Amino acid sequence: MRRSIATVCLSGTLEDKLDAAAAAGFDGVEIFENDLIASPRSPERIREHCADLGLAIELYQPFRDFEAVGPQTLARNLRRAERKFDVMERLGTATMLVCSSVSPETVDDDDLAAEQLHTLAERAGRRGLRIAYEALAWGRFVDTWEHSWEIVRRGDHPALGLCLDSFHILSRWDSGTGGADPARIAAIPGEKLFFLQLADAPHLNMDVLQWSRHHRLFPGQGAFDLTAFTAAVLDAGYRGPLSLEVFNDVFRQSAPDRAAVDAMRSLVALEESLATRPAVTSRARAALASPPPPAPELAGLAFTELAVDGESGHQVARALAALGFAHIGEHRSKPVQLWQQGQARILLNAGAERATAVSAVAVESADPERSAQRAEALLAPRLPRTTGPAEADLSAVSAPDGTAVFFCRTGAGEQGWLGDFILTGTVPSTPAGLTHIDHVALAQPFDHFDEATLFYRAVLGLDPRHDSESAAPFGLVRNRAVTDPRGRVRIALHGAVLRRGSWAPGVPDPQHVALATGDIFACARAMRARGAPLLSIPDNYYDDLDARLDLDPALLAALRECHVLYDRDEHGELFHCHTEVLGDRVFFEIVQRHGGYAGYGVPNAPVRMAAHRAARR
Ligand SMILES: O=C(O)c1ccc(O)c(O)c1
Ligand SMILES: [Mg+2]
Repeated sequence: MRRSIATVCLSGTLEDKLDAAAAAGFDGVEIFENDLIASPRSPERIREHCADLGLAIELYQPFRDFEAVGPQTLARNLRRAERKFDVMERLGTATMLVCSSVSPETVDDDDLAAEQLHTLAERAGRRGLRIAYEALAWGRFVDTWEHSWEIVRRGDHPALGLCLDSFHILSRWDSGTGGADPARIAAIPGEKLFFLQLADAPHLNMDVLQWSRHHRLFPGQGAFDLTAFTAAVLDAGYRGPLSLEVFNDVFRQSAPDRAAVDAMRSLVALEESLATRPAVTSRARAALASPPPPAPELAGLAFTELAVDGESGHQVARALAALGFAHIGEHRSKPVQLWQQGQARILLNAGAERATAVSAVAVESADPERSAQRAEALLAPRLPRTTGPAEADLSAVSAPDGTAVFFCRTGAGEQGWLGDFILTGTVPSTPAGLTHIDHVALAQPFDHFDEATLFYRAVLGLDPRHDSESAAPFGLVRNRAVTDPRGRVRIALHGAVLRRGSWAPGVPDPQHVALATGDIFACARAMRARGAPLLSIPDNYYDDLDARLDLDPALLAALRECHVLYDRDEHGELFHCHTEVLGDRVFFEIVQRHGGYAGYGVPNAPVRMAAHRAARR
């Protein structure tokens, strides 16, 4: 199916938006009226420019407050519409979106609305144009798709049809106020579905107009079931473009080329979920592009790479030694050290361009080449081999936060990327008890958080979960983890909710590597004896634990002695402690999970952040 994007999704002038949409591979655009009005180019020039870029102009929008009005207003509205039809002819676009009226002049009379829309469609039809009527969720009288369909049905004109917008429909389904279900959408005659607008959104308990105008997201970034919705529209027989219409304050400020790629990735992923959904009819499926290769199963994290400079390199190396890691290898041609304990492997790269904390994560894939092909099909930029820590046949792509994501073969061991290292030591037989990497925590710029979620979800096939916000010492922090179904690859994303205030300590958000153990107290004692820079946690924290959770006094004493933090939920318990921040922005966490605890100890994060701040002062 054709893929389209509304210009309102993107930042910049109309010209910036068109260029970005074309570069990301869209087939068409919805031109938002305000973008056209502000453009110095004539409609004819815009039409030419779109043709040069290979973009169809799928829709002109919005035309507001037309229907169910008195005769004088109707005359004025028809005149206004004819002038807009002129613009549409000059643009070479055939469909105009008319959204349900919010005007106080509108009356509650479906027959009048239908009759007036019939008149409008008659005028449009004479000029080869057509009208797509859309129910805004906050329309004055028409605020459901069923109501708009009833009016279109009564209006009964071949040039009059429906525009379905997933936001207006799903914002009502999901809040339980709409009586609609996908089967009823699938029953609309396909030829009456003139246009389909797609937007996702997070669940928010707020006024629907504000929700729509500020918080829409691209499909797969929010909480709506767009697959079920779109499947129903396809089952009805709709074969027009899949068009994104996302009003979002952050996207409107983001670089348009990057936002357009994010948008395209969301459509490719949505089409994939449709193509692989048994309920979608084979006729509808045939209209979809062939999906990317499926995400191979992931077996774990093969390694995490930290970029270090001279000074932080020594500091991190000393800390790793004190945590019980052994420096077991040197890269054959690059200034990269391999450290290992149990199955936890950390590379220290002193030659990386970016002196950030976590510069790369490597996932063990059942089929690394397929993982890489999938990543490319989902518009992930492929990294040249030379930028990576390993030279073996490793493919890597760049995540939106700049982290390199490597794909390694499960269990390839020495024949794989390890072959790039000259082994100079052996993994010690009595390490501090760390077994593997539990998770990697990556700081996200606040304006790329949703893009990053979609990236990890679509490219790696990870599921987003554990959404939360914490009131942290330096401002609100947003948390979301992405994990594979078996919990072997866990990436914890976190980031400030707003751009950081200028007062906040002048360090970037730290990132960290969390290491798993089966006995955190033995671990913490052994590490402290070896001089590990473990973080001190204030007594107040343990007094509060005691008050809240009534823990066994011996356990509480051990937590306090070892500076271990504690959390529990209905599934199990988490014990965790941390090193101080090493260099600019990296630290290690030691975690022990009990029972089915699958979270990240987020309630303790503000205490940990304050402790890090205290340790730096
Ligand atoms: O917020 C609005 O006004 C608006 C305009 C046009 C649309 O298609 C829409 O879904 C919302
Ligand atoms: Mg809309």
